[in-house]
Amino acid sequence: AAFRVDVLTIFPEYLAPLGQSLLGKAAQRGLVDIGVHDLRQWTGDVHRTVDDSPYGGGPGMVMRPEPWGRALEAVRPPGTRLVVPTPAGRPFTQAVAAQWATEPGLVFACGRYEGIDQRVADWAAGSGPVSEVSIGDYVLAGGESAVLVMVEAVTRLIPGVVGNADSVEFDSHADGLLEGPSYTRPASWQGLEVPPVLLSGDHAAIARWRRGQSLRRTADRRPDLLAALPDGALDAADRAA
Ligand SMILES: Nc1c(O)cccc1[N+](=O)[O-]
Repeated sequence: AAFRVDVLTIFPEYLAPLGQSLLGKAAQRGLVDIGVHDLRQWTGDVHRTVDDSPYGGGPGMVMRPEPWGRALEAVRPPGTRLVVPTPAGRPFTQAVAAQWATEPGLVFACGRYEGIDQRVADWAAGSGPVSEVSIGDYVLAGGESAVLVMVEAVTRLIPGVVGNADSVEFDSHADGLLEGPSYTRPASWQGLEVPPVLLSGDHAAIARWRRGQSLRRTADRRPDLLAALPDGALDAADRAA
């Protein structure tokens, strides 16, 4: 059955890209079903109010729970994971994406303002898993951009969505390290040459060189990933790199 994605937002037009390109084709091929819903459909007043001042005071506005409760009852299939993008969430990682890709689908709740009344996530946990996740430590205006990121990361792991399965396997982060530099024709450009080993045809040497580049780049740009590698992930050749 198709992987089902539903997104609840007050800016449905922001999520139009979900219908295009890679996802668009997958959706056409029946691999992924995507629904984007305007939260205001479930408001109860003439002004279609979705927010109010925070109890306890403080800056900004908080999204009221009632529209979310009605929207989730209408849209969320029982047992489906509810994903709430929030700067206060657990990190969204490739491992999380891989886990979610094995499930029947996802419902995303895009918060704006200072976030959604906490009772929505607490109440929603009664009818399926709820994941409050962050895609990074920076301030966004709402969860919509994060949903675009997460939907892309998850759906490309669904069999058939990405053409060349290899490209999924050898992406950065697949082996816990960053991918090293890539090159293609011409062999010489602006006086810059492609590393000769890559033109040597010596596949063992090429693999060794690439591994070394990957380790060096990871140590330089993401030492946290190196520290997180399981014991034994680096062999003697790696340490010499
Ligand atoms: N960082 C952030 C935000 O500022 C607002 C909504 C969602 C996120 N996030 O998922 O990382």
